Amino acid sequence: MSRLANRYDESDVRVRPGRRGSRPRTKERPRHEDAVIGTVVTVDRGRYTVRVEDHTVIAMRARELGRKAAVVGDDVALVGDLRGGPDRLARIVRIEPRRSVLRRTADDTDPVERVIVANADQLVVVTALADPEPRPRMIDRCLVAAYDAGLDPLLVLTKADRIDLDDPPALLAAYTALEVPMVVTSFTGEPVDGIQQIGAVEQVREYLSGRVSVLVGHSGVGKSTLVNALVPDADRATGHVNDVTGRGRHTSTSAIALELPPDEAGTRGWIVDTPGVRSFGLAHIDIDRIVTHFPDMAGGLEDCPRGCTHDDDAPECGLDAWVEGGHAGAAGRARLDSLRRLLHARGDTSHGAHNR
Ligand SMILES: Nc1nc2c(ncn2[C@@H]2O[C@H](COP(=O)(O)OP(=O)(O)OP(=O)(O)O)[C@@H](O)[C@H]2O)c(=O)[nH]1
Ligand SMILES: [Zn+2]
Repeated sequence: MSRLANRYDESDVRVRPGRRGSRPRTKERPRHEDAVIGTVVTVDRGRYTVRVEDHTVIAMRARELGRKAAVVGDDVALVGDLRGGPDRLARIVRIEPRRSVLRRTADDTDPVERVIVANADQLVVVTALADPEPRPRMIDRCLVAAYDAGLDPLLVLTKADRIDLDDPPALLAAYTALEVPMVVTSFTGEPVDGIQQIGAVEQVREYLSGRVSVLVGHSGVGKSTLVNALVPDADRATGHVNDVTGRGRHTSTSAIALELPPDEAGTRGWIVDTPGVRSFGLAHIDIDRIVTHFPDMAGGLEDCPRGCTHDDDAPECGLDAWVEGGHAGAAGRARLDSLRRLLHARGDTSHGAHNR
């Protein structure tokens, strides 16, 4: 974070050499004083759709950005034609320091782990309770990515109407031990004005209020259904963005940020949909960063040998004795198991692991 901030500082002070070298530097320094700040809502082949107050501007990168690229969620400084529309291009002259970064994993089509969303606060993992079957390993990988990026995780479990709630899946207990907040949704009744009514959607809305939340989930879990219930004109909004760029819908696999309607207090939030993102890059993740999300285990770490992986097969790991001694409370054993599962998710780079 601070490293990023430093990089921005350097480029901000890089002033074009004046023709008259004696010109005081301070006069030249505040370049682009007139720049306005907007938020990138989607990116399509080098064209950035940027929300500036209540309107949308299309922009491209200014040369002075060098190799830096903005991503969805970035706050950017814009100059040029800010009126919006297909033939009116603004230029992005600066990317503001990022509060958080979420990376997607490298895959067959792209060998590089890339930042997909900047400045998010929350990662919403959408999983169906049935049809398709939940994939606990995918959920675990998402949680690790959230913890590492400093985002709060939220689990939204859809299609509760498709299972017998008297016999809930073991999955629910596993995440209860982790203390991951959870909302269970289901269809309730018939659509109203073409919008499917979803039980507990208000509860989801509360978690989203005033924050930037990234939605992830496999195909068919009900992500679009949820987005449509939360942002009634989502279809129009996504269509609109592409009208502006002059490109058809469904051509872009970029993430897209949608503003939520205001809640009763007038507070808005953003959701970022991430079509085509199947998993997150975990290769760079540090074990210690995951463990810090388990403060109840902290005391046990003191008895771990240097470089302990805290794994099941790390015989010297101090966490077992810590938990057996009751220091992590009644849920200690379950939480240690969960921690180990997450550490395992991080290490599991076997082919297709994120699909299971
Ligand atoms: N019974 C039931 N069906 C649901 C629920 N939520 C979504 N569905 C259905 O599940 C199917 C998939 O939902 P979508 O919202 O299209 O799923 P998605 O995750 O956006 O999938 P992609 O569009 O493939 O990415 C649709 O037929 C929905 O009507 C639910 O809570 N209960
Ligand atoms: Zn250990």
